[in-house]
Amino acid sequence: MGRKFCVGGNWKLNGDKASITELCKVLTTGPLNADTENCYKVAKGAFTGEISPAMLKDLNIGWVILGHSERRAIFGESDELIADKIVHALAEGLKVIACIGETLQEREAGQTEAVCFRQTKAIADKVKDWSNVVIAYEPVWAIGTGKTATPEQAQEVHAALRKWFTENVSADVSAAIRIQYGGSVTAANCRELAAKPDIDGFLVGGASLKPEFIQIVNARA
Ligand SMILES: O=C(CO)COP(=O)(O)O
Repeated sequence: MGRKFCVGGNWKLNGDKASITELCKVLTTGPLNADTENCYKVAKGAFTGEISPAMLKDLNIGWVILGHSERRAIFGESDELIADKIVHALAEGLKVIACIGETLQEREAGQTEAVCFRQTKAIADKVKDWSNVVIAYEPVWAIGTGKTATPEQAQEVHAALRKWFTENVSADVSAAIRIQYGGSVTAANCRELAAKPDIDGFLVGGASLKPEFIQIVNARA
């Protein structure tokens, strides 16, 4: 398949010095699969997107999560603002995890693909070089709820997104772009999800604050 498995931990607004120090100890002990690209958002007390790329670079942080549904829903970030932030972060040399995903209401109304395509198109209208972009498909109904998408549900959307990239961007980008799944990923369900051909990694919230994050990083090992 040729796409390097990629797992991110999104600590959101959680953790304190003691718990993060302990977690870092566990994570650095590993073992972590060397074939997995692995990033986490480390700034305690920071909401995704509230820090400038220049500040991140100053701290040697190479990745930023943009377009998270919490930013969209709680802070009212529009598709256009998110696309602008992505363009700026890429121009500053950061790698971007760009989040998309439908709400429960949208899924039940049969709008899953339309919503995901609209959110992706807003990004594609402004981004020309996709080599430093990872897409995270995070159905809002699965985030922090314990209701993980089934491997089939996730694969279906990931495959549709890849087809969208083929038709709207290029076959090369479609084949190369990593699409992570996010939403109640745990050590218990990660292997089944990781076995799907279009699931190229995970974006993990709650479980990234626990030692089981190691098993998630190693889901394809
Ligand atoms: O929002 C998420 C990652 O960005 C997912 O959160 P949970 O893994 O806690 O459901």
